[in-house]
Amino acid sequence: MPPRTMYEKIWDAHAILEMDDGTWLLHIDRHLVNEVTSPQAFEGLRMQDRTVAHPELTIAVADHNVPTDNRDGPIEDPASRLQVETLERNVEQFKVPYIPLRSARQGIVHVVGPELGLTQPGMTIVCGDSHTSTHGAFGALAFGIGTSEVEHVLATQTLRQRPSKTMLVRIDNALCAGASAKDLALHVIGTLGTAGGTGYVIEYAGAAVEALDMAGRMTLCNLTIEAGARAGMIAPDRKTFDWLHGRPNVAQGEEFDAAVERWGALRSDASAKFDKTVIIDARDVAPMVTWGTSPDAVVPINGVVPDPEDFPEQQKPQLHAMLDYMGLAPGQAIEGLPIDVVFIGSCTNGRLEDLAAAAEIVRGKKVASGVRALIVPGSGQVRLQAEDLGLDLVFLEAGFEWREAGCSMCLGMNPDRLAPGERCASTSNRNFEGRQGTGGRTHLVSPAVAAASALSGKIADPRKLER
Ligand SMILES: CC(C)[C@H](C(=O)O)[C@@H](O)C(=O)O
Ligand code: SF4
Repeated sequence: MPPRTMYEKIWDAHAILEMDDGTWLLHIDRHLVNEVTSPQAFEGLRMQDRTVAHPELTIAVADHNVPTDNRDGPIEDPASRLQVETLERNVEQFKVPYIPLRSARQGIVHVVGPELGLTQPGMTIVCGDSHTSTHGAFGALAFGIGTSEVEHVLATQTLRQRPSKTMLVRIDNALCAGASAKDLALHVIGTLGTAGGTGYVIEYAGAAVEALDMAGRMTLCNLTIEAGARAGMIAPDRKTFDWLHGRPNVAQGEEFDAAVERWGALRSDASAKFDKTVIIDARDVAPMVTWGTSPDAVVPINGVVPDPEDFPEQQKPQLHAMLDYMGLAPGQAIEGLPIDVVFIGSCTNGRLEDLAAAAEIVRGKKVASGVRALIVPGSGQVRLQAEDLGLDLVFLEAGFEWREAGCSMCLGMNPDRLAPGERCASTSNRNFEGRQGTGGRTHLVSPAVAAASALSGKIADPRKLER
């Protein structure tokens, strides 16, 4: 067998047959279902009188449309209520395992899947959601699919796919103090551009990636999609195995040892060929802040808003439009920009480690007056774990809101939204126009920068805060 990349190994283990048009039929090990992209898929099954082929490999949870402040009554917004109730009806009819809204396990599907041990090395994992790339942090091939594909997977547990090209992003050396996985991810996107990964599955490797904890690896893989790539993945290692050990749905005892043996063999062979290799020096990564309406419009926190006039002619109109929307001028400093809202959460940065990083900065301090600051745990489990550590009190005493789990202000599909013109330091992954509410202005940052900004009322560098 010629040397293979991890992607090729997982692909080979799941490829069932090649179709006439050069696509392949892939077996899918895990199908995650949310309320947004599944209604028509279930409807399609119903119309053709089909069933879900493997409910036991499927799990559903509502995350985008759920309110995160009050879960007592029915969901107030009629459109959101309909989405969630439709999912509940569908999972009941099609016998798909479901995590109910009021379960302590409910949360963003990309936080819940790994937590429950449903995400494991070597698996193919799909979900009707682009940030499915998150699960690649475990050495899985995980990617987002469209609604018609959701229907196909529900009906057959297979998916038609074209093989991707492979890209190795090797990140050498160590991140500096104050720079996190989020900053690294934004730096990678800034380097590749939002289309730089198109057609590729990215494997991240190198000393800086190995040094990341699992939460950081998930953050990095989560943002891969913002560089246009199909998926991001990281070879599983001791950290991965230890993280999975003892979780529900993960093999135990001798079976676990056998799984570890198999998982260890997934890493790319030393002489495997990638279609493209990009080398990044982790020492170049500072805390990063986006200034525009695309995740690659990003600069280090001590940088300035670029001048569209310095760019090629064809890019100028778009860059001017970005600055106009964001209410920024060329040459303006990013640090010190006044903000109205801080959002800490999402499938990018809503895990316990993210909340802990923010709490470390917030402890004993107060949110600046006039700033609305939200902490939204990525899952009910994260919320409970944080409460066990007393982090909820750290945030509440500082003046943050402490919420239930969900996508929340990552996107305006629930009551947590920006008002027009409001500026937000957000730990989420997209800064598109209107993403957090019509007319809202999003700056993507790490949990540490978001926390420091909440205290300062301005985009602030956590390294400069008084301790
Ligand atoms: C609503 C959903 C389909 C969408 C996605 O695919 O990513 C959302 O999660 C997002 O982050 O924009
Ligand atoms: S938290 Fe944001 S990025 Fe993640 S699934 Fe929800 S809406 Fe999409």
